[in-house]
Amino acid sequence: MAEQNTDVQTEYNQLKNQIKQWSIEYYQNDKPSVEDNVYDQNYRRLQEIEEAHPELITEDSPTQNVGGQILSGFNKVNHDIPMLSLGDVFSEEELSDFINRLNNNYPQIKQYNCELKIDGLAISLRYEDGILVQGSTRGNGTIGEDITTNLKTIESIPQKLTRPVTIEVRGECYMPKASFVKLNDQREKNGESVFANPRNAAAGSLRQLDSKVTAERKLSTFMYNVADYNDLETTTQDGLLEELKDLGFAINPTYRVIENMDDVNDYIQYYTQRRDELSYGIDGIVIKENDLALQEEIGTTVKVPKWAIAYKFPPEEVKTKLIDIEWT
Ligand SMILES: NC(=O)c1c(N)nc(OC2CCCC2)nc1O[C@@H]1CCC[C@@H]1O
Repeated sequence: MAEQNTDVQTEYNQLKNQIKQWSIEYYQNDKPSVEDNVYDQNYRRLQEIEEAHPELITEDSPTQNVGGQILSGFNKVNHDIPMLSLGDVFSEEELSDFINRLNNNYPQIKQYNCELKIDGLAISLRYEDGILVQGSTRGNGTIGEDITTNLKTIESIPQKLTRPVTIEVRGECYMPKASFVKLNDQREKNGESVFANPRNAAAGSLRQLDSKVTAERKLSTFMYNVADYNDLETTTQDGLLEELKDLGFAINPTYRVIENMDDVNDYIQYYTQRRDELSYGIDGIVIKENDLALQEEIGTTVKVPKWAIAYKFPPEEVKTKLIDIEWT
């Protein structure tokens, strides 16, 4: 047994250090050296070891703090209501296990809301009496970066809402594929390094200290959440999206309320086939219990909601340069 523990300890230390290095590349430099699926699989192995050997867990393990590091050049923003991440599953079998477990624990669940998982950077927008007063990155979930001036350059972000409400809205900032290809072409011509994918391009463009650079990058947004549900009239996730649209936000119209697993799988198949036709990058599907009060009852862990899950697509080859594909 001792021998085996030494092996596990060695693997644990190596995994921890490797994942910490990858996190710095991904969250601080926006230049990961490995694909997301490689990161995800090693992260899950680290979680497996920690589940089997909790005595090995150390404070500095990547599992003990939520993602992103904070860049020093920006003011900090405290997310009084934490910006959660999402648990991941990598197969339809794992997905139905998650849904079945949730249905067994909460038989009153009637509907789920399926949404495309936009592959961008999570942001939070604070409005007072309908006026945008602050915008920030998710950061590590409790502390983000103040990027208000950068976000004000993005057309899809309303500076003034249709109603004078005080509300904090959260969503994804992304770079459309067409903007990504143009940017990389331009950077290549200028002899600059190209971005590996639209997500890194969006992150690198948002976390600019010079908002004129952000303004040139043609970023966009899809909003999908609020910090405090009491700010809303609606009682459901799909109703929340419609309310955000009425307030003036860009929301992704592909969401679908479903009532059984077959329809979830149909939705997944439908968008797996059409992924390349979308004008923006997605890396999976988010399935959320649709009733907001029930979401509160089901609750969250420190890092993720227990009422939602992200089904992640298998990795596709990253297109950094496209010759002849027309997008709608
Ligand atoms: N990327 C997305 O399109 C997306 C989404 N459509 N919906 C959620 O709902 C989460 C947010 C907090 C509780 C559930 N999260 C998303 O992305 C998350 C945000 C932070 C990490 C993931 O990117």
